Amino acid sequence: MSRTPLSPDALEAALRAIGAERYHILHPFHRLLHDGKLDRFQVQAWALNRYYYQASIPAKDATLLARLPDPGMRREWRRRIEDHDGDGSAPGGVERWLALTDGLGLDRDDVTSLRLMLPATRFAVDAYVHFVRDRSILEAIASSLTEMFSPEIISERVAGMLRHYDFVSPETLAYFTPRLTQAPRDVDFALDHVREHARTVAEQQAVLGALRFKCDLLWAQLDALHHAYVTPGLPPPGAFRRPS
Ligand SMILES: O=C(O)c1cc(C(=O)O)c2c(n1)C(=O)C(=O)c1cc(C(=O)O)[nH]c1-2
Repeated sequence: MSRTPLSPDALEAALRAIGAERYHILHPFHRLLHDGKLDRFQVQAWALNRYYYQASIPAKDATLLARLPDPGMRREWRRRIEDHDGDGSAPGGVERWLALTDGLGLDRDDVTSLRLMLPATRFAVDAYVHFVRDRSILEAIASSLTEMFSPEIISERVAGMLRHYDFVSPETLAYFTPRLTQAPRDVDFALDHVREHARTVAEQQAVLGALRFKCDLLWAQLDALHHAYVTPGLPPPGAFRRPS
């Protein structure tokens, strides 16, 4: 381990290199999803499982909000919760995700009850919420930085799915449109914070570790989907199954 801290620019470059190596845009399941290689049932399995990630994001943000020391930071982080939960006048991200699962023909209760979700989805998503609860504020903020890479995957996903799947419409995928502006805005704050506050070698190693951890938990969710619904195609007991 180097004993000299990185400059803010070098730290940012090291964070971006982690994304280039291990962000879930590279996962084989996403390649199949975006290239039109999955059938409707497999796309449903993806959307049903990812609902838990979407539904847990405001809980993880609320956990962090409670720990933030000053009003400016809390105001910034509070906006993320509104993005996902809505403000009562316009639907938030969780509601828009349910519009996506509706559009794919999933039953709402099957989705929101979580009873058909893969166990590995629960373990991975809960690990994120617990990480943000238990680690330093700096690590918690750094773990959100996968959003540096999400506009690229979202653009690729929306274009690919609209091109390849006749059961998907622009309305079904409307969840993703606001994310293209929300994610960069969230990243501006989180990246500035990390660049400014990760000063020592130990702090910099911690934020790099936090981003690797986050990439890993996104990857693990797709590993589980691939194992259950692509090859070998073995959904665990009780999980969402292809209608016979
Ligand atoms: O579509 C995607 O691949 C993707 C990835 C990520 C991410 O990188 O964590 C998020 C989202 N979408 C997303 O929609 C979202 O609201 C979100 C919040 C967060 C976070 O860590 O706080 N990541 C993501």
